[in-house]
Amino acid sequence: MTDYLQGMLTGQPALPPQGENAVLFWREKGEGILELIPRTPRQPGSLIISAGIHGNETAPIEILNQLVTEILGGECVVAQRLLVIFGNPAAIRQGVRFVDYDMNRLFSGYRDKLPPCDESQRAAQLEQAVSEFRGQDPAQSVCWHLDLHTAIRGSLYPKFGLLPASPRPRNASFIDWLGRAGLEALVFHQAPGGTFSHFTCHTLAAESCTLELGKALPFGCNALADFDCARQALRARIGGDTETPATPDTPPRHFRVVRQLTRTGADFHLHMSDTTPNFTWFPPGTILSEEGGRSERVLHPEGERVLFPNPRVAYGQRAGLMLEEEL
Ligand SMILES: O=C(O)CCC(=O)N[C@@H](CCC(=O)O)C(=O)O
Ligand SMILES: [Zn+2]
Repeated sequence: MTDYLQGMLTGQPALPPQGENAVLFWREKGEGILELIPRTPRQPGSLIISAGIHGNETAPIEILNQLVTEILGGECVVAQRLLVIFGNPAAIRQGVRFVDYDMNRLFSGYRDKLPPCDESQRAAQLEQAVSEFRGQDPAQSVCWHLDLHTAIRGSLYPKFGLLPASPRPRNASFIDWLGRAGLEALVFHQAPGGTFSHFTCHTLAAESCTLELGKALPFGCNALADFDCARQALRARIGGDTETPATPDTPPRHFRVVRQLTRTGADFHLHMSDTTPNFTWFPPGTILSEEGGRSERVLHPEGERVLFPNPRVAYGQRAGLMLEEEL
């Protein structure tokens, strides 16, 4: 049984850098970057699945590793070209979100203004790997990128997805699949950002989503059964859309990002507690944050919901997103 993750954690690779079996060819394009190409693709297109862009978000890393084991053991069919990425091996080994800088802020040129660090080099390597992978699809047919994460705090909708701002219309079958994967809410960005999913959406014209599958916990502490629906949906997508979970009775709620709270300095104060769950609603006029004598208040007449509130981010970084519901 191949345990690719264990090989990465121990530095004793579980696989030769390239090889083949009766049904597929595999090639390691860099540490934690594994290309799996079926001998006879059952469907056109390319699929990129990443996890561990944040090294302490362990459940998605374990799920992706299980899928790799099943694929290499012949228990999971690969129907289309597949690229599996364990995003930040150094941070995964240390069990931290990042080593020097949050890598999910460093794609699409957002790293250019910062001093180089391991994460900026890794982001460049991942950009190159996904671009090559996409470029090698002879038909340039549909490409999906599913970037698997878990959130720092609890959420009123524990499983949700964030879709980058896109110049293309929403893709109904992609949105349908996200609901079948168990996501209870979808958040639509309105502005570009330095995330991996934004890069693949814009540069590769992929259907991309950052999937938040629960709460971030250390290795060994995840109740992997909580992730069964997402795991089953991923397995089905890899296998050519057979046995995809059913459409949920309640479709995911749709939210749009209306504004970002940004911490610019030391006296930033967020008017929320460390236990305020994601998607908490605030009525119009509520003071959300204060800094340098200026306050940010809820502006929308129907109120706003907060996502990823975090007063401890680096200066200049996102300290929260404010959402309104699309009704
Ligand atoms: O829980 C948190 O505060 C952060 C969870 C997380 O890592 N979320 C992603 C979202 C990326 C996106 O907006 O698509 C991130 O912050 O990078
Ligand atoms: Zn994350």
